[in-house]
Amino acid sequence: MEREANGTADIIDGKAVAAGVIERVKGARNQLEAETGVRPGLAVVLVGEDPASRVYVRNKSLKAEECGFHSEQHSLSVETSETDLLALIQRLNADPAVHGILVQLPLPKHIDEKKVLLSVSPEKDVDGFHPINVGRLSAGARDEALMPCTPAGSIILMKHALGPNLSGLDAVVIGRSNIVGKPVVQLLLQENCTVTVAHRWTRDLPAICRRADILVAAVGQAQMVKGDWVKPGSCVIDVGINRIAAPEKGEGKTRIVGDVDFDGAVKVAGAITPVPGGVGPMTIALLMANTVTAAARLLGRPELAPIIV
Ligand SMILES: Nc1nc(=O)c2c([nH]1)NC[C@@H]1CN(c3ccc(C(=O)N[C@@H](CCC(=O)O)C(=O)O)cc3)C=[N+]21
Repeated sequence: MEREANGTADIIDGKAVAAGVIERVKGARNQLEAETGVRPGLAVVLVGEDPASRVYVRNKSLKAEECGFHSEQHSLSVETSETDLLALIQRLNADPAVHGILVQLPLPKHIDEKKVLLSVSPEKDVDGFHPINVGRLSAGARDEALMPCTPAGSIILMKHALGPNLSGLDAVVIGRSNIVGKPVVQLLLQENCTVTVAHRWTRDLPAICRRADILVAAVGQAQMVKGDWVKPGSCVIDVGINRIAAPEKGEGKTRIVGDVDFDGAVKVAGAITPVPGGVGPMTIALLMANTVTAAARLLGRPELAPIIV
Protein backbone atom coordinates (compact mmCIF):
# COMPACT_ATOMS: atom_id res chain seq x y z
CA MET A 1 0.00 0.00 0.00
CA GLU A 2 1.61 3.22 -1.09
CA ARG A 3 -0.92 5.34 0.62
CA GLU A 4 0.08 7.31 3.73
CA ALA A 5 -2.11 8.14 6.67
CA ASN A 6 -3.69 11.52 6.07
CA GLY A 7 -5.78 11.64 9.20
CA THR A 8 -8.98 10.18 7.90
CA ALA A 9 -9.79 6.99 6.04
CA ASP A 10 -12.34 6.58 3.27
CA ILE A 11 -15.43 5.15 4.91
CA ILE A 12 -16.65 2.25 2.79
CA ASP A 13 -20.39 2.61 2.27
CA GLY A 14 -21.64 -0.95 2.66
CA LYS A 15 -25.25 0.13 2.14
CA ALA A 16 -24.45 1.68 -1.23
CA VAL A 17 -22.33 -1.26 -2.41
CA ALA A 18 -25.06 -3.65 -1.25
CA ALA A 19 -27.64 -1.65 -3.22
CA GLY A 20 -25.52 -2.19 -6.33
CA VAL A 21 -25.44 -5.95 -5.70
CA ILE A 22 -29.22 -5.95 -5.23
CA GLU A 23 -29.66 -4.19 -8.60
CA ARG A 24 -27.68 -6.97 -10.29
CA VAL A 25 -29.70 -9.58 -8.45
CA LYS A 26 -32.94 -8.01 -9.70
CA GLY A 27 -31.59 -8.03 -13.25
CA ALA A 28 -30.70 -11.72 -12.99
CA ARG A 29 -34.05 -12.50 -11.41
CA ASN A 30 -35.90 -10.80 -14.28
CA GLN A 31 -33.89 -12.65 -16.89
CA LEU A 32 -34.38 -15.95 -15.11
CA GLU A 33 -38.11 -15.45 -14.91
CA ALA A 34 -38.29 -14.35 -18.56
CA GLU A 35 -36.43 -17.45 -19.71
CA THR A 36 -37.83 -20.10 -17.37
CA GLY A 37 -41.08 -18.69 -15.99
CA VAL A 38 -39.82 -19.40 -12.48
CA ARG A 39 -39.22 -16.92 -9.67
CA PRO A 40 -36.37 -17.62 -7.25
CA GLY A 41 -37.69 -18.74 -3.86
CA LEU A 42 -36.09 -18.24 -0.45
CA ALA A 43 -37.23 -20.01 2.72
CA VAL A 44 -35.98 -18.67 6.04
CA VAL A 45 -36.38 -20.84 9.11
CA LEU A 46 -36.30 -19.40 12.63
CA VAL A 47 -36.54 -21.50 15.77
CA GLY A 48 -37.34 -19.58 18.97
CA GLU A 49 -38.10 -16.01 19.90
CA ASP A 50 -34.72 -14.31 20.18
CA PRO A 51 -35.53 -10.66 19.39
CA ALA A 52 -32.31 -9.95 17.46
CA SER A 53 -32.80 -13.09 15.34
CA ARG A 54 -36.39 -12.10 14.63
CA VAL A 55 -35.26 -8.72 13.32
CA TYR A 56 -32.57 -10.29 11.10
CA VAL A 57 -34.97 -12.89 9.71
CA ARG A 58 -37.59 -10.26 9.01
CA ASN A 59 -35.02 -8.10 7.19
CA LYS A 60 -34.01 -11.07 5.04
CA SER A 61 -37.62 -11.84 4.12
CA LEU A 62 -38.31 -8.18 3.29
CA LYS A 63 -35.24 -7.96 1.07
CA ALA A 64 -36.29 -11.17 -0.71
CA GLU A 65 -39.69 -9.60 -1.41
CA GLU A 66 -38.02 -6.42 -2.65
CA CYS A 67 -36.01 -8.58 -5.07
CA GLY A 68 -39.25 -10.10 -6.38
CA PHE A 69 -38.54 -13.53 -4.97
CA HIS A 70 -41.02 -16.02 -3.66
CA SER A 71 -40.35 -15.64 0.08
CA GLU A 72 -41.42 -17.89 2.94
CA GLN A 73 -40.71 -17.49 6.61
CA HIS A 74 -41.10 -20.48 8.93
CA SER A 75 -41.13 -19.41 12.57
CA LEU A 76 -41.09 -22.39 14.91
CA SER A 77 -41.52 -22.42 18.67
CA VAL A 78 -38.42 -22.73 20.85
CA GLU A 79 -39.71 -26.17 21.93
CA THR A 80 -39.68 -27.55 18.38
CA SER A 81 -37.97 -30.94 18.33
CA GLU A 82 -34.95 -31.65 16.18
CA THR A 83 -37.04 -34.27 14.36
CA ASP A 84 -39.70 -31.73 13.42
CA LEU A 85 -37.09 -29.23 12.23
CA LEU A 86 -35.38 -31.88 10.12
CA ALA A 87 -38.77 -32.85 8.65
CA LEU A 88 -39.44 -29.22 7.66
CA ILE A 89 -36.03 -29.00 5.99
CA GLN A 90 -36.73 -32.20 4.05
CA ARG A 91 -39.98 -30.69 2.79
CA LEU A 92 -38.18 -27.51 1.72
CA ASN A 93 -35.42 -29.56 0.06
CA ALA A 94 -38.10 -31.27 -2.04
CA ASP A 95 -40.16 -28.13 -2.77
CA PRO A 96 -39.58 -26.88 -6.35
CA ALA A 97 -40.74 -23.35 -5.39
CA VAL A 98 -37.84 -23.07 -2.91
CA HIS A 99 -34.30 -22.60 -4.24
CA GLY A 100 -32.65 -21.25 -1.13
CA ILE A 101 -32.95 -22.39 2.50
CA LEU A 102 -31.54 -20.48 5.43
CA VAL A 103 -31.78 -21.81 8.98
CA GLN A 104 -31.12 -18.89 11.28
CA LEU A 105 -28.34 -19.52 13.80
CA PRO A 106 -27.89 -19.97 16.68
CA LEU A 107 -30.38 -22.81 17.25
CA PRO A 108 -31.74 -23.76 20.70
CA LYS A 109 -29.39 -25.96 22.73
CA HIS A 110 -31.44 -29.16 22.35
CA ILE A 111 -30.97 -29.11 18.57
CA ASP A 112 -27.77 -30.41 16.98
CA GLU A 113 -26.65 -27.60 14.69
CA LYS A 114 -24.28 -29.80 12.66
CA LYS A 115 -27.01 -32.29 11.94
CA VAL A 116 -29.32 -29.51 10.78
CA LEU A 117 -26.74 -27.87 8.49
CA LEU A 118 -25.97 -31.30 7.01
CA SER A 119 -29.67 -31.87 6.25
CA VAL A 120 -30.03 -28.80 3.98
CA SER A 121 -29.57 -29.73 0.33
CA PRO A 122 -26.12 -28.37 -0.67
CA GLU A 123 -27.66 -26.95 -3.86
CA LYS A 124 -30.11 -24.88 -1.74
CA ASP A 125 -27.62 -23.98 0.99
CA VAL A 126 -27.56 -20.19 0.45
CA ASP A 127 -25.58 -19.69 3.68
CA GLY A 128 -22.74 -21.81 2.28
CA PHE A 129 -22.53 -23.66 5.62
CA HIS A 130 -23.03 -27.24 4.39
CA PRO A 131 -19.78 -29.27 4.55
CA ILE A 132 -20.07 -29.91 0.79
CA ASN A 133 -20.00 -26.17 0.11
CA VAL A 134 -17.22 -25.64 2.66
CA GLY A 135 -15.23 -28.27 0.74
CA ARG A 136 -16.02 -26.72 -2.63
CA LEU A 137 -14.88 -23.33 -1.34
CA SER A 138 -11.58 -24.67 -0.03
CA ALA A 139 -11.02 -26.61 -3.27
CA GLY A 140 -11.61 -23.42 -5.24
CA ALA A 141 -14.66 -24.90 -7.04
CA ARG A 142 -16.47 -21.58 -7.38
CA ASP A 143 -18.80 -22.74 -10.14
CA GLU A 144 -20.40 -25.32 -7.88
CA ALA A 145 -20.03 -23.70 -4.46
CA LEU A 146 -22.42 -21.35 -2.77
CA MET A 147 -20.18 -18.84 -0.98
CA PRO A 148 -20.87 -17.87 2.61
CA CYS A 149 -22.50 -14.44 2.52
CA THR A 150 -20.49 -12.41 5.03
CA PRO A 151 -17.08 -13.52 3.69
CA ALA A 152 -18.10 -12.96 0.06
CA GLY A 153 -19.51 -9.54 0.96
CA SER A 154 -16.28 -8.66 2.75
CA ILE A 155 -14.20 -9.43 -0.36
CA ILE A 156 -16.45 -7.21 -2.49
CA LEU A 157 -15.94 -4.34 -0.03
CA MET A 158 -12.14 -4.81 -0.14
CA LYS A 159 -12.17 -4.69 -3.92
CA HIS A 160 -14.34 -1.61 -3.78
CA ALA A 161 -11.63 0.12 -1.71
CA LEU A 162 -8.48 -1.38 -3.28
CA GLY A 163 -9.47 -2.27 -6.83
CA PRO A 164 -10.09 -5.74 -8.25
CA ASN A 165 -6.54 -7.11 -7.91
CA LEU A 166 -5.59 -8.06 -4.36
CA SER A 167 -2.62 -10.23 -5.41
CA GLY A 168 0.39 -10.13 -3.13
CA LEU A 169 -1.23 -8.05 -0.42
CA ASP A 170 -0.66 -9.04 3.20
CA ALA A 171 -4.01 -9.95 4.74
CA VAL A 172 -4.52 -10.60 8.44
CA VAL A 173 -7.74 -12.23 9.61
CA ILE A 174 -8.49 -12.07 13.32
CA GLY A 175 -10.85 -14.92 14.17
CA ARG A 176 -11.13 -18.49 12.89
CA SER A 177 -14.84 -19.25 13.08
CA ASN A 178 -16.46 -21.59 10.57
CA ILE A 179 -18.93 -18.91 9.52
CA VAL A 180 -16.54 -15.99 8.95
CA GLY A 181 -12.82 -16.37 9.73
CA LYS A 182 -12.05 -19.62 7.92
CA PRO A 183 -14.05 -18.87 4.76
CA VAL A 184 -12.59 -15.34 4.56
CA VAL A 185 -9.14 -16.97 4.64
CA GLN A 186 -10.11 -19.26 1.73
CA LEU A 187 -11.41 -16.37 -0.35
CA LEU A 188 -8.32 -14.23 0.37
CA LEU A 189 -6.08 -17.11 -0.70
CA GLN A 190 -8.01 -17.31 -3.96
CA GLU A 191 -7.31 -13.61 -4.42
CA ASN A 192 -3.58 -14.38 -4.10
CA CYS A 193 -3.13 -12.60 -0.78
CA THR A 194 -0.54 -13.69 1.76
CA VAL A 195 -2.84 -14.65 4.61
CA THR A 196 -2.17 -14.74 8.34
CA VAL A 197 -4.88 -16.09 10.66
CA ALA A 198 -4.76 -14.74 14.18
CA HIS A 199 -6.80 -16.02 17.13
CA ARG A 200 -6.93 -16.30 20.90
CA TRP A 201 -3.49 -17.95 21.11
CA THR A 202 -1.72 -15.56 18.80
CA ARG A 203 1.30 -13.81 20.32
CA ASP A 204 1.76 -10.06 19.83
CA LEU A 205 -1.43 -9.52 17.89
CA PRO A 206 -0.89 -5.74 17.53
CA ALA A 207 2.45 -6.31 15.77
CA ILE A 208 0.91 -8.85 13.39
CA CYS A 209 -1.99 -6.53 12.60
CA ARG A 210 0.41 -3.68 11.80
CA ARG A 211 1.75 -5.70 8.85
CA ALA A 212 -1.69 -6.01 7.28
CA ASP A 213 -2.58 -4.28 4.02
CA ILE A 214 -6.01 -5.84 4.60
CA LEU A 215 -7.15 -6.35 8.19
CA VAL A 216 -10.32 -8.37 8.82
CA ALA A 217 -11.69 -8.33 12.37
CA ALA A 218 -14.13 -11.15 13.11
CA VAL A 219 -13.80 -11.96 16.78
CA GLY A 220 -16.92 -10.65 18.50
CA GLN A 221 -15.02 -8.39 20.93
CA ALA A 222 -16.29 -4.83 20.96
CA GLN A 223 -13.70 -2.28 19.80
CA MET A 224 -10.79 -4.66 20.38
CA VAL A 225 -8.64 -3.54 17.43
CA LYS A 226 -7.03 -0.22 18.33
CA GLY A 227 -5.90 2.54 16.03
CA ASP A 228 -2.22 1.83 16.67
CA TRP A 229 -2.68 -1.78 15.48
CA VAL A 230 -3.58 -0.51 12.02
CA LYS A 231 -1.01 -0.09 9.24
CA PRO A 232 -1.21 3.44 7.82
CA GLY A 233 -3.19 3.49 4.58
CA SER A 234 -4.50 -0.07 4.95
CA CYS A 235 -8.01 -1.45 4.37
CA VAL A 236 -9.89 -2.42 7.53
CA ILE A 237 -12.95 -4.70 7.29
CA ASP A 238 -14.92 -4.84 10.54
CA VAL A 239 -17.19 -7.89 10.69
CA GLY A 240 -18.11 -7.51 14.36
CA ILE A 241 -21.60 -6.67 15.58
CA ASN A 242 -21.52 -6.00 19.32
CA ARG A 243 -24.19 -4.35 21.38
CA ILE A 244 -22.72 -2.14 24.11
CA ALA A 245 -24.20 0.16 26.71
CA ALA A 246 -24.55 3.71 25.43
CA PRO A 247 -25.54 5.82 28.40
CA GLU A 248 -24.08 8.98 26.87
CA LYS A 249 -26.01 8.83 23.60
CA GLY A 250 -29.57 9.83 23.06
CA GLU A 251 -30.35 6.76 20.93
CA GLY A 252 -31.51 4.32 23.61
CA LYS A 253 -29.72 2.22 26.19
CA THR A 254 -27.44 0.38 23.79
CA ARG A 255 -25.70 0.86 20.49
CA ILE A 256 -23.98 -1.40 17.99
CA VAL A 257 -20.22 -1.29 17.52
CA GLY A 258 -17.76 -3.44 15.61
CA ASP A 259 -14.61 -5.31 16.65
CA VAL A 260 -12.57 -2.26 15.67
CA ASP A 261 -12.18 0.94 17.65
CA PHE A 262 -13.51 2.97 14.75
CA ASP A 263 -12.58 6.43 16.03
CA GLY A 264 -8.97 5.33 16.51
CA ALA A 265 -8.67 3.27 13.31
CA VAL A 266 -10.28 5.83 11.01
CA LYS A 267 -7.37 8.19 11.65
CA VAL A 268 -4.82 5.63 10.42
CA ALA A 269 -6.45 3.38 7.84
CA GLY A 270 -6.81 4.22 4.16
CA ALA A 271 -10.32 2.73 4.04
CA ILE A 272 -12.56 1.25 6.72
CA THR A 273 -16.02 -0.26 6.99
CA PRO A 274 -18.37 1.29 9.54
CA VAL A 275 -20.65 -0.68 11.88
CA PRO A 276 -23.53 -0.49 11.22
CA GLY A 277 -23.61 0.22 7.49
CA GLY A 278 -20.60 -1.87 6.43
CA VAL A 279 -20.46 -5.64 6.21
CA GLY A 280 -24.00 -6.20 7.58
CA PRO A 281 -25.94 -4.94 4.55
CA MET A 282 -23.56 -6.90 2.28
CA THR A 283 -24.42 -10.13 4.11
CA ILE A 284 -28.08 -9.72 3.19
CA ALA A 285 -27.28 -8.68 -0.39
CA LEU A 286 -25.10 -11.76 -0.91
CA LEU A 287 -27.87 -13.94 0.48
CA MET A 288 -30.12 -12.63 -2.28
CA ALA A 289 -27.35 -13.18 -4.85
CA ASN A 290 -26.90 -16.77 -3.64
CA THR A 291 -30.63 -17.36 -3.92
CA VAL A 292 -30.78 -16.31 -7.57
CA THR A 293 -27.59 -18.30 -8.24
CA ALA A 294 -29.05 -21.41 -6.62
CA ALA A 295 -32.27 -20.98 -8.60
CA ALA A 296 -30.43 -20.57 -11.92
CA ARG A 297 -28.38 -23.70 -11.28
CA LEU A 298 -31.36 -25.77 -10.10
CA LEU A 299 -33.26 -24.69 -13.23
CA GLY A 300 -30.37 -25.82 -15.42
CA ARG A 301 -29.45 -22.26 -16.45
CA PRO A 302 -26.24 -21.58 -14.48
CA GLU A 303 -25.15 -18.98 -17.06
CA LEU A 304 -27.94 -16.71 -15.80
CA ALA A 305 -26.42 -16.63 -12.31
CA PRO A 306 -24.52 -13.42 -11.55
CA ILE A 307 -20.80 -13.79 -10.92
CA ILE A 308 -20.52 -12.13 -7.57
CA VAL A 309 -16.99 -12.41 -6.19
N1 LIG B 1 -27.94 -18.97 9.16
C1 LIG B 1 -27.55 -17.73 9.42
N2 LIG B 1 -27.08 -16.94 8.43
C2 LIG B 1 -26.69 -15.66 8.68
O1 LIG B 1 -26.25 -14.95 7.75
C3 LIG B 1 -26.79 -15.17 10.02
C4 LIG B 1 -27.28 -16.03 11.01
N3 LIG B 1 -27.63 -17.29 10.69
N4 LIG B 1 -27.39 -15.61 12.29
C5 LIG B 1 -27.08 -14.25 12.67
C6 LIG B 1 -26.06 -13.62 11.76
C7 LIG B 1 -26.05 -12.12 11.81
N5 LIG B 1 -26.35 -11.69 10.46
C8 LIG B 1 -26.51 -10.35 10.08
C9 LIG B 1 -26.97 -9.99 8.84
C10 LIG B 1 -27.16 -8.65 8.51
C11 LIG B 1 -26.89 -7.66 9.42
C12 LIG B 1 -27.16 -6.24 9.06
O2 LIG B 1 -27.72 -5.94 8.02
N6 LIG B 1 -26.78 -5.29 9.89
C13 LIG B 1 -27.02 -3.90 9.65
C14 LIG B 1 -27.91 -3.32 10.75
C15 LIG B 1 -27.36 -3.53 12.13
C16 LIG B 1 -28.41 -3.22 13.19
O3 LIG B 1 -28.72 -2.02 13.36
O4 LIG B 1 -28.91 -4.17 13.82
C17 LIG B 1 -25.71 -3.14 9.58
O5 LIG B 1 -24.67 -3.70 10.00
O6 LIG B 1 -25.71 -2.04 9.07
C18 LIG B 1 -26.41 -8.00 10.64
C19 LIG B 1 -26.22 -9.34 10.96
C20 LIG B 1 -26.58 -12.76 9.68
N7 LIG B 1 -26.42 -13.89 10.37
